[in-house]
Amino acid sequence: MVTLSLDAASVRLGRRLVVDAVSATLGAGTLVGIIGPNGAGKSSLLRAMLGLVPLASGSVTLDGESVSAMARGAIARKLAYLPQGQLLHWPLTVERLVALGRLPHLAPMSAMSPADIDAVERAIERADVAGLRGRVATELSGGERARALLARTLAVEAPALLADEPLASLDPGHQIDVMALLRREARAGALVVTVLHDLTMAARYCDRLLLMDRGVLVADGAPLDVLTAERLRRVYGISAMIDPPMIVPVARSLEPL
Ligand SMILES: Nc1ncnc2c1ncn2[C@@H]1O[C@H](COP(=O)(O)OP(=O)(O)OP(=O)(O)O)[C@@H](O)[C@H]1O
Repeated sequence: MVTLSLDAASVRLGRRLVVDAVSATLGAGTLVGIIGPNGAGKSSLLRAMLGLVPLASGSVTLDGESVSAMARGAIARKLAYLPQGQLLHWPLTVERLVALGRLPHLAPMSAMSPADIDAVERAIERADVAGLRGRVATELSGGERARALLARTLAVEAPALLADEPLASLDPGHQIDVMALLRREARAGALVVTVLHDLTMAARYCDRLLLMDRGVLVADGAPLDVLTAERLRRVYGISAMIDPPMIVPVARSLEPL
């Protein structure tokens, strides 16, 4: 069980303030979606939670401990991270790729224990990649690779899972599978934070949405409280059909932003 707290956390990349004084406390057992237009700062916010980018000001704490002061190994055991659109360079089998998820738990040069092997098997099962286990990961389709990488992230069995656009390149069936899986992880007690572009998926599965716009957290709450027609117009510049849980972008808003 973890609690991740951001207190006026800001990130500067080059000359730009890409995360601007964001405060939020994210608790175990919750599926949190981070939404917002391209360039809004979603990935940067996720990376700030992981301690992967230095903060310009403010703080991020994990169970009260500053993430920036924690050793990388300790963070990796508590916060499993699925980065956006990761490329694979080594021709590993899917099974070996998933097993890399156990690295944060292994002492240097040590072999996997039966418990590690069980964790890998559970991850393969949960991400529905058993049929791919013997395939070379560099030869997979984009969607197959995404599921194999999700399995690697699940194999960490961390109390928190942070996923950056896990639905990208998945077919509709696997999109539903992944959202249902993330929700099950949250119901089982994990904190799950995921960057999403699909507003219907966000509304349907998430317990809470953080809406980012130009680095600022402009709304934080239950999906249907966050996803109002007025906010979608102002933040995304769209008019949308809102028929819960369906949020369907219909047109570019004709009104000026
Ligand atoms: N290394 C960098 N130097 C300067 N600016 C950067 C750098 N990396 C990203 N940015 C800018 O930071 C802003 C936030 O980027 P970020 O990737 O967090 O957005 P995002 O909301 O995840 O976008 P997307 O939906 O397109 O993935 C963007 O305007 C981007 O151009």
